Amino acid sequence: MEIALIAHDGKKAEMVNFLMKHKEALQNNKITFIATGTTGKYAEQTGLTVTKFLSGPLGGDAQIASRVVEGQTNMVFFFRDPMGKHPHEPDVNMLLRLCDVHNVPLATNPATAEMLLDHLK
Ligand SMILES: O=C(CO)COP(=O)(O)O
Repeated sequence: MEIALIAHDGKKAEMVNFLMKHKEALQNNKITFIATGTTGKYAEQTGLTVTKFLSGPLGGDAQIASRVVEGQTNMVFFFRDPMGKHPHEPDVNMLLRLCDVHNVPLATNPATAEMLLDHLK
């Protein structure tokens, strides 16, 4: 089970809190993590092992979208900042769209991510 972790800057603290809160459930040898570059660095600070791709604005969302399309990523936790503007908005929308195209579970906030995690337990 590969889970992608992505958080916009305004949501990185929420991502770290989420990962810390659920560390026990997430440190499961059946789960591997990938992330966009900066989110991945934060996630590693919680003790998780994470494969990092490029930062979002440099194409990290697109790299993760490609893994969704290829069936390698099974779940996406993408804590979007609905208040922010992002230069790579087209990439963000592409990733969200492709999760729906390929029926890949996508959590855009911690409450939904918790429900998905409960399902994995
Ligand atoms: O911009 C992002 C998602 O669109 C996140 O990228 P970073 O994790 O590199 O900040």
